[in-house]
Order: sequence, then C-alpha cells, then structure tokens
Amino acid sequence: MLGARAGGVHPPPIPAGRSLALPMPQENLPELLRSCVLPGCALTAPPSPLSTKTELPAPYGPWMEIAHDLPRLITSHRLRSHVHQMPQLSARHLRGREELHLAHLVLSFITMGYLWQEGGSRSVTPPVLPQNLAVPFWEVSQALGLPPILSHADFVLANWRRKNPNGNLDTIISLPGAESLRGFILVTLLVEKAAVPGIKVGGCCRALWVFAHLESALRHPRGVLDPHMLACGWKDNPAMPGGLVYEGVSDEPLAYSGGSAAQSTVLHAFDELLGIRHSEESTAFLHRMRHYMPPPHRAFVEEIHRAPSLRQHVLSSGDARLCAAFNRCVSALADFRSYHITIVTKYIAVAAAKAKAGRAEPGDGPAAGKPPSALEAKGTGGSHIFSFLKSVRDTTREGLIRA
Ligand code: HEM
Repeated sequence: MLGARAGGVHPPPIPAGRSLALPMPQENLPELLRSCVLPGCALTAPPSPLSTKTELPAPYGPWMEIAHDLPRLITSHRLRSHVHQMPQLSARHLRGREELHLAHLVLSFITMGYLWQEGGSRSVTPPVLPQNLAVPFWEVSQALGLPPILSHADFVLANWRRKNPNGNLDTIISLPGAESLRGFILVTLLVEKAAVPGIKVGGCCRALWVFAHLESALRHPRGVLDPHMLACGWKDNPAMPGGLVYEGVSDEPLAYSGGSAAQSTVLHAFDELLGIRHSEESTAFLHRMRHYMPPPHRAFVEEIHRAPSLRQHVLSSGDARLCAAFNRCVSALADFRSYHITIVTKYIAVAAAKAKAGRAEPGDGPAAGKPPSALEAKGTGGSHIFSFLKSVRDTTREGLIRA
C-alpha cells in the first residue's frame, strides 16, 4: 500500500457533522495547483502517471500537432477538416506502455473533439470515425486493453505533467474551456492521490478534503466544462443511438460509454475493501465501468474482492476500537459521496441557470450556453443520475457495523 510521505503533516481532522463542515482551505485552487503542495496535507506529489512522456516520437508529429491545438481548432470548427488531412499512421512504432498510454490520450481527445466539434447533441452524421483516426486508435486500445474512447484513465491519469521540478502541474492535452477543465482534471487527480493511502481512515478524509477544492475549480470565471466533450459516449446516447462506426475496423457500429470518474479505481477499491454492497442496478453500472479501467487496475480491484472479508474479520474480532475505526472509514466514504452529490447538484444547477440566462462567455466550449443534457441523460441504465448517486451513498452507509 502506498503511503503519504513519511513524517508529513496530517490533514486537519474532519469535525463531527462532517460533510458540509469541511475544513475549507484558505488558499484558492489556482494557487494550490501552482504549488501542488496542499497545506495541512501530506501530499507533495501526484501519483505516478500512466506515462511520464509528454511527446510522442517524431513520426507521430501530425497527431501531437492537432492534439496541442485542439481548443483553437474546435472553437473555430476546423478540427474535422484537419483530421481528414491527417496521414494514416500505424501504431506499431510506439514503444512500451508509456508511449501507448500517451497515444491513447491524444487519439481519444482528438476523437471526442472530432465527434462533438459542433457541441450539443450534434455529433457527426453519419456517426463514422474516419479510418486514419479509427484504425490507429483501435490498435493502441487493443494493445493496452482499453476501450477506444476517452476514459477516466486518459482524461485524468494519463493527462498531467510537471511544468518544472518543483512539482507545478499542468494538463498535457486540453479542450475549449481550458482553465476550468484544467482545474477539474487536476483536482480529480489530487483526489485520486489523496485516496491512495486508502484503507486508513485518513486516506478517505484527505480525499474528501481535496475534493472540497473542486468547487473553486469549477467557479473559475472563464470556466465552462463541456459535458458533451467529456462525458458523452456512444452507448445509450440518443444522439448516437446505433453507436459509432470505426471505419476500417468494423462495418458494424460499436457502442462505448463516455468517461466518468465512476471508472476511477479508488472508489471501487474502497467499496471492495469495506465490503459495501450496492443495489443490483448500481452494481451492474459500476461493474461495467471497470472495463474502462487499465487491466492492472481492474485486476487489483478483483483481487481485493477475492481476499478474505475485512468486515467479517472486524466483526468476529469483537474489538470495539477496531469496529470504530472500520466505521470511520465507511462514514468517510459516505461523506465523500454526499459531498460529490452536492458538487454535481451545484454544477448542473449552475450550468442550467447559465444556459437559461444565455450567459455563455467567449472562449467557453462549443456547448456553452446549453444545458448539460449529457449529464442529465447519461449514466446509469436510464435511471436518473441523482437516484443512482444517492443510492450508492445510502448503501455505503448501510456498510456501517451496528453495535
Ligand atoms: C463537476 C464535477 C463533477 C460532476 C458533474 C460529476 C458527475 C458525476 C455523475 C453524473 C456521475 C454518475 C455516473 C455517470 O453518469 O457517469 C458521477 C459518478 C461518480 N463520480 Fe463524479 N462528477 C464530478 C466530479 C467528480 C470528482 C472530482 C470525483 C473524484 C474522483 C468524482 C467521482 C465520482 C465517482 C467515484 C462516481 C461513481 C459513483 C460513486 O462511486 O459514488 N466525481 N459523477
């Protein structure tokens, strides 16, 4: 188990009545991200990236050029024509997992931009990904055991770099609405990092504390996250009911879900470790999301599932202090989920209000000014996202050991 830096300062304790009484840091998020040292928290470095590379070898220059220029190409509606002119490159010159992960990141962002360049529910018609993009994206995905779509592993885990040796962080690839997106990606990354020491109650509290920064990340004045770019996949999506044809790969359309932090390994690992049992419907969705994790991450979660039950061990020990420690972990996880619901509620409410008032700002993403219908509609096999999120939070609470 990875731990926080030895001798580091512990995060402030979460007081009773926790979730909304978070010890909110005084610093603002941009400052935090600049220093990447969270005060009161032992974190001084993010987790190991899936790739420490930020550039692909020279033959892949055409991909990198487009990827680095995505915000401008999408905003000016020129991305599709640039993709059409891209040479078809084979993935076979990519060496090792790091280059493959970086290539997956680059190709998945280009794909999302290509499909949703016009924003809203207007995907390309007919929904076909051109061969020069589809074939290498497929090859890279096959080599990594990842689906050919932007997933949490690309969006967050592979998409950060240090600006300098002091640890200043930045994203590698961005989209329109860059400042807001950057905050969102890096906060999510830090939540992941904070959760790593995990099975100790401090791990989840720390994650909760870092999570509290998300609000300020999303409040950035230039900020509008474009949910279509990030969250929309081509499974259960009314804009692409049949899925997407990967030209040169398959004549039949293929369906994949969009990126979601539900694909993050950490919460799955906590659930398995603490023996949390979600409803059948929620479990089906969450287990489906495991197929969007890098295979070693998925194997890790399954390994915890197969291990002897921690809950059973605590129960049979009859040790009151052990039970109390276990319950603090479960409560911290439930609090994390409560806080997440607050954030999602605010985000959707704010985005909808902004859309209603028609207050999209120049430089916002192409879907700016439109309600986040992608978020409202997507997700959990048709049920509304909030009933899913609340159900998952409530079943977490049911994991408490009652005296
Ligand atoms: C504006 C910010 C955010 C929004 C709008 C948002 C939205 C959502 C939505 C709609 C879902 C439902 C599943 C789906 O449809 O994909 C979800 C699930 C989830 N999100 Fe977020 N999310 C945000 C930030 C975060 C962050 C920073 C994390 C931290 C890692 C996170 C972690 C999760 C997890 C773990 C789930 C799965 C449900 C669970 O295990 O409780 N989210 N989110």
